[in-house]
Amino acid sequence: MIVLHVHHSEYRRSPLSPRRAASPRPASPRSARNDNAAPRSPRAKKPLAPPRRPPLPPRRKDDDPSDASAALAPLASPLPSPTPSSPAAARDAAGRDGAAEAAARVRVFVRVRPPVRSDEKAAEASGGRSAALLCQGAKLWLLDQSEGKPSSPRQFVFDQAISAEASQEDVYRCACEETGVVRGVLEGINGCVMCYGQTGAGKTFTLGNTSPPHEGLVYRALAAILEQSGGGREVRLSYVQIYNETIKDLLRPASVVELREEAPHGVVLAGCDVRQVSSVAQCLKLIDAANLNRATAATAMNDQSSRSHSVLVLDVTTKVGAKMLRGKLHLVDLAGSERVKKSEVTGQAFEETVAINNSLTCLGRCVQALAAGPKAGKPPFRETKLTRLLSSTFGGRANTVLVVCVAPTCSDSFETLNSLQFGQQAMSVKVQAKVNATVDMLALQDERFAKFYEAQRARGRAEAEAWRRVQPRYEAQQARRSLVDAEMQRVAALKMELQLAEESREAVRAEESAALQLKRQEHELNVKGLRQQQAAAAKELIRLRGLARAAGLELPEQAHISTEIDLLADSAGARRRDATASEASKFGKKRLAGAKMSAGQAEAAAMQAAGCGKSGAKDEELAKLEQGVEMYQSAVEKAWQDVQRIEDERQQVDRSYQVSQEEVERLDREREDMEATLHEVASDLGRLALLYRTQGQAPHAVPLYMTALAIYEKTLGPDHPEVAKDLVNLGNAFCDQNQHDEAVPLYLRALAIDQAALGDDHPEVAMDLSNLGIVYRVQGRRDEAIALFQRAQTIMTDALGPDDPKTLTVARNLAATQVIHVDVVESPRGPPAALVERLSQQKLPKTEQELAEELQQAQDNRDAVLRARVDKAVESQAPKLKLTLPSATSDATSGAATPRSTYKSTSKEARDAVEKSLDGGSARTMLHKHVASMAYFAPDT
Ligand SMILES: Nc1ncnc2c1ncn2[C@@H]1O[C@H](COP(=O)(O)OP(=O)(O)OP(=O)(O)O)[C@@H](O)[C@H]1O
Repeated sequence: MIVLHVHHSEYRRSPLSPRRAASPRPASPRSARNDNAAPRSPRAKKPLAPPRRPPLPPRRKDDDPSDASAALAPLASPLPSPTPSSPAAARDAAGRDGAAEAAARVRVFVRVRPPVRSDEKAAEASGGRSAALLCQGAKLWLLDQSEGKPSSPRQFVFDQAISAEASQEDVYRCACEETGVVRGVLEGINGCVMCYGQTGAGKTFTLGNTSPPHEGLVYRALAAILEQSGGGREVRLSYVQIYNETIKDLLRPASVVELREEAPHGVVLAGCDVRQVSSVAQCLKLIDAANLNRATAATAMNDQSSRSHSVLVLDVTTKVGAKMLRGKLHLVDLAGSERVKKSEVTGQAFEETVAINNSLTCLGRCVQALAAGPKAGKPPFRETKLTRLLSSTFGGRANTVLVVCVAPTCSDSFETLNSLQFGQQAMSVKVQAKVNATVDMLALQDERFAKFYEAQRARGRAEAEAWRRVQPRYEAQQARRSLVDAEMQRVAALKMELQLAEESREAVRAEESAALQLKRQEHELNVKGLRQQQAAAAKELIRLRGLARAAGLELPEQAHISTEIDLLADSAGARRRDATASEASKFGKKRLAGAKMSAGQAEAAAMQAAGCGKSGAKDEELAKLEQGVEMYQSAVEKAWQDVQRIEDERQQVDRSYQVSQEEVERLDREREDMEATLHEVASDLGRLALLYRTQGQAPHAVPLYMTALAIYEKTLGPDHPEVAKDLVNLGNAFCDQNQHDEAVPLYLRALAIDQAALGDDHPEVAMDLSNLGIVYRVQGRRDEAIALFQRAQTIMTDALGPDDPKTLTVARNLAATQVIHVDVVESPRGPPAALVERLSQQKLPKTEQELAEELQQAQDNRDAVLRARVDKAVESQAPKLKLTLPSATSDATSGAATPRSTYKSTSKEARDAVEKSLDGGSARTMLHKHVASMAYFAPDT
């Protein structure tokens, strides 16, 4: 029952009172208030007779002597020592039950009420005698002195025996906190806290008192629940009384309240008012108002005795994610049991008392039946409203706590004994506390989505973090890759450029040689014509001189002309043998015609001079003849000049032919140089590809081999043995990936090339046959493979001898193919049988270290070659640039720097010139960069 205890001013509680308003209640009931002290009631100030020291409890055989001595200890003091209400003490006491068992049964606490004013009357009535109640941990001894002589003490063991000195907070801590009954409600487990005891034993005080600082269990439970309410928690309150077997709603008395079975909570109150609450103050207000509707009366034993059983229900719904936890806490203040005679009630009160006793008796029978187990039959829960309502808390799914309140008075020892026995029986009642949870599917979906989203976010963050760490490396690699791609493109462009240059060079060369040929022919014809003309002119001159001499005319001799003419005559005579009339050029004919004309004129003049001689005009004729000779002579000189000019032209043509020939040679050298660099690239690609293959990354090797193949085909032609080697390597890379179908045409082509280039019986051809045989064997073409191996073995034996390792390898392949049947490899990801086979042919597979060393060696060689070229270029440029290079001997003797380093130390002009001559953008540099980058990308060894 929850009432205001107005007879103790300290207990007065009025939430609306000015005192309360002035000093608000502390937020937590577990504040630092020292309420261990007994309440200071006016009567309490009066010194109470100390309880007499009870006699020693009888020592039973199974009693621990130390335990008994512990029980004796407090007896030394006039007042019983405060009962330690620590959980440790409770565990000690309940040791026989064990924690697990305690958790699965009704938890029972006994609270001894301190003496109050009304006890004095009772003490007087009983001649000052009082019952001795001694609490020690879980044990309680009752010494009944009601009959005037001390009876033997009776011992009871509960979860905790709470002495009169214990505070309300102590009671709450051990009955509600340590049992977890309140916490359980928040977790969806039903709970019940019930106060049982005779009238005036302190049930209402223990449960329903609200006066500070002695707030009872209801107040503290409300505070504990509502303090933790908030997001996702709802608390609803209902409050009823059972009076004369009628259930009355105290919040709305007009309601018709019924008891109804409702899963999973069992029997519930249906039809009563339910109020949603959010604060303790709100609850207290409701409870105060409801208590006005309660049935109370003053009896001889209690000024304000509860004449009904009150049940306060807190329905707590807690949302945890998608789960909806619903726990109900029943706070039950039972009406006090009493003897009719003792309470001196009559009339309606008598009926009330009978009804109360009836329901409590029924509750006792139910507890008895439950304690005895299934054999005792079904507990008679349905007989009274009280037992029906409590059926789900006793032996149901709830945590149940029973607080048995006893009065310390001797006159009440009979009731005290009854109450203790009831509590003792209740200790055996089992409970099965279970969580009442429902799942909100939509909320569950949301929750899962949220979890998934969180997980995704975490993953996303981890990925972003990982990306952040690898990004620089990735980007650097990308940059290098693009660099390599660019280099590759440049190589391709360079090849194209080279091809175009070659084509145009060929075209220019053909054109030039055709033009030169034409000029030469023309020139020869001209020369021929001129020589004929000269010869004819010389002959004519001789003839004319003869005529002149015959005519007695002396013509002056011109030495150089005659010499030249003689020479020309000789030459003409020499050439005449070869010359034909058809070869004479128009130019020659024209000149000859001119000369003839001059000769004709001269002849006419001579003839005329001869005729004139006869006639006597000798001088005149002679002058004419001389004039004719001069004319002829000038014609001869002119012809000579033409010969000279044409000779010059011929020499010029020869010189330009020479220049173009040099240009052709230079281009050839450059082409060879470029081809050499390309071969180095191809060779490096091959090494890198091999490195990839030995590391099991054959797919990376394929494009490298292909590039190398393209280089070899372009530079050496498609039928070169080097191309065949690369084809075999490419085929091997395909075999490493079990792509044998790809390898076959490559091996066949390599075989054809080697056969054409080296002959059918060359060991290289045998190796090609063997390779092909291995692939055929893997493809299941066993007979063809055997034939190939046999042929290869024959070639090897003839060429290298039967004991050569290569011959033996081929022989082993043949033998293995003849003996072992190899399944056709279907799966493209199957074991690299061909690779294993191929590697088994080698003496020992090269280690990565060896390959790396080889690669390093190749790079060093290439660097040395490049250095040598640079040095050569420096040396060739040095004279032009007026550089002083140390001689080889001085280098050797003085240990001076190499020409390359000397070049480095020369002036900037010289360096720039040399760099220019090396041409930073030239093909060689690009290829060098390319090779360097390829080497850089080679996997770490
Ligand atoms: N621990 C206590 N300390 C001080 N006073 C107490 C204590 N327990 C009970 N009392 C006082 O004893 C008197 C009777 O207590 P209470 O009304 O709580 O008894 P009850 O068992 O509820 O009786 P009823 O069954 O008749 O209602 C009250 O005046 C109450 O203030």
